[in-house]
Amino acid sequence: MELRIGVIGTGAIGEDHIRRITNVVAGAKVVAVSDINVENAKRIAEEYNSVFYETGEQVIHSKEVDAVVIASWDPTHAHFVLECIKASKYVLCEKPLATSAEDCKKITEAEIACGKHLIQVGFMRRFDKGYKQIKSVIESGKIGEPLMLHCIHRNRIPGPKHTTVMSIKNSVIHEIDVIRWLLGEDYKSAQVIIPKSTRLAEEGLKDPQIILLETQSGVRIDVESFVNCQYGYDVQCEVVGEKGTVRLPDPANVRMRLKGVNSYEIYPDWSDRFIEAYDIEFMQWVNSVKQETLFGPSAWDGYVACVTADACTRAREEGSIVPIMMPKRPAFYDNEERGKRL
Ligand SMILES: NC(=O)c1ccc[n+]([C@@H]2O[C@H](COP(=O)([O-])OP(=O)(O)OC[C@H]3O[C@@H](n4cnc5c(N)ncnc54)[C@H](O)[C@@H]3O)[C@@H](O)[C@H]2O)c1
Ligand SMILES: O[C@H]1[C@H](O)[C@@H](O)[C@H](O)[C@@H](O)[C@H]1O
Repeated sequence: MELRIGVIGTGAIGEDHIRRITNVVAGAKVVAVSDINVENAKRIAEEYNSVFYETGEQVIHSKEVDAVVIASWDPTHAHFVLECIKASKYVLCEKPLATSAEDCKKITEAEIACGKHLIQVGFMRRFDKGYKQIKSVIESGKIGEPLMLHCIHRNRIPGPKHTTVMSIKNSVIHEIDVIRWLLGEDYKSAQVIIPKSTRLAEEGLKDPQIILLETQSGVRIDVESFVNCQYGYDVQCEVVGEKGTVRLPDPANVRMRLKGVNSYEIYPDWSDRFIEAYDIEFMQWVNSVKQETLFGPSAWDGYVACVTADACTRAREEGSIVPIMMPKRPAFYDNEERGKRL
C-alpha cells in the first residue's frame, strides 16, 4: 500500500520534498497540498497530480491523507504539529519543531498524552554520510575522547525577512542538533559573540555570529554562523579528540584543472549540498511510518534543540554565558534505539 502524504507549505523545500516523494521515494505519493500562496500550490497540485486544499488543517484531517509533511514557515509548525497529534497522524515537521521551547514542551506533552510516537523533526544532517562517518569514528574511540568541535555554517544569502534570532533558531539549530547527536550528550551553557557585522547584511541584522556551547562533560564547541557569506553554501565540522581529529569532507564535486587553477565548485544552497541526506531521511521515514515505529529525530530532540536555541538567544541579548537547564526526559522518550539506527 502506498503511503498517502499531505504537504503543508509548497515553497522551496516543500516543493523539493514533493518532487522527492514522487520521484525518489518508493511506496509513497503526495495526495494533498496546501499553501497560503494559493497560485503556487495549485500549480504544484496540478503538476504532481494531487489535490489542493484551502488550509493546512483540512490536509491534516482529510481521510485521504495518512501522514503529513510540514514545510511552512517556522512560526506555523507548532500549531500544525498539534493538529496532527489531534488527528493521530504521523508527521515529519521541518526544523525547527517550534520557535520556542515552551511550544515544543506543549507538543511533547500532547504526544505523550496521545500515547503514540507520531512526530519526526527534519534534522536531516543525521542522515548525511559525512556526519554519520564522523559519528562512527567518535564511537570507535580511534581519536580518543572528543575535546573540541569547530563548526562553520555559512549561507550565500539569507532568506527573506531573516533576523538575528533566526540565525540561531532557524539555521544554527542544525548544528545544535547534530552535535548533540554526534557526542551523545546535552549542553550545559551557551554564549554568543557578535563580531563586526558585514556591510552586506540588511540593516539591523547581526551577521556573522559566533556561538559557543559547552556540553555536560565539558566539550567546547564553536559555531560560526554567517548567512551573508556571498560565495556559496559552506558547512564544516571538525572534531578534535585526544589522539586525532575527524572532519566533514567538502562535498564531492568533480575537480577541475583549468587555466593554472585546480578547483571544485561549492554548492549554492542546502538543496544540493544535502540532497542525499534528504532522500535517505524521506525513504526511512516512509518505511518507518509504514512499520509504525519511527527512528528519526523525535519531538524530544526538537524540544532540546529549542531549549538550547532559546539559551543562545538570551546569551546574545544579555551578553553573558547562560546556563542551559535541560528538562528531565520523560520515560516516553527513553527509546535509546531511536537515533542510533539511522
Ligand atoms: N532541513 C533543512 O535543511 C531545511 C531547508 C530549508 C527549509 N527548511 C525549513 O522548511 C520550512 C520552509 O522553508 P522554505 O525555505 O521552503 O521557505 P519558503 O518561504 O520557500 O516556503 C514556505 C512556504 O510556506 C507557506 N506558508 C506559510 N504559512 C503557511 C500556512 N499557514 N499554511 C500553509 N502554507 C504556509 C509560504 O507561503 C511558503 O510558500 C522552514 O520551516 C525552514 O526552516 C528546512
Ligand atoms: O532553512 C534553511 C535550512 O535549514 C538550511 O539548511 C540552513 O543552512 C539555512 O540557514 C536555513 O535558513
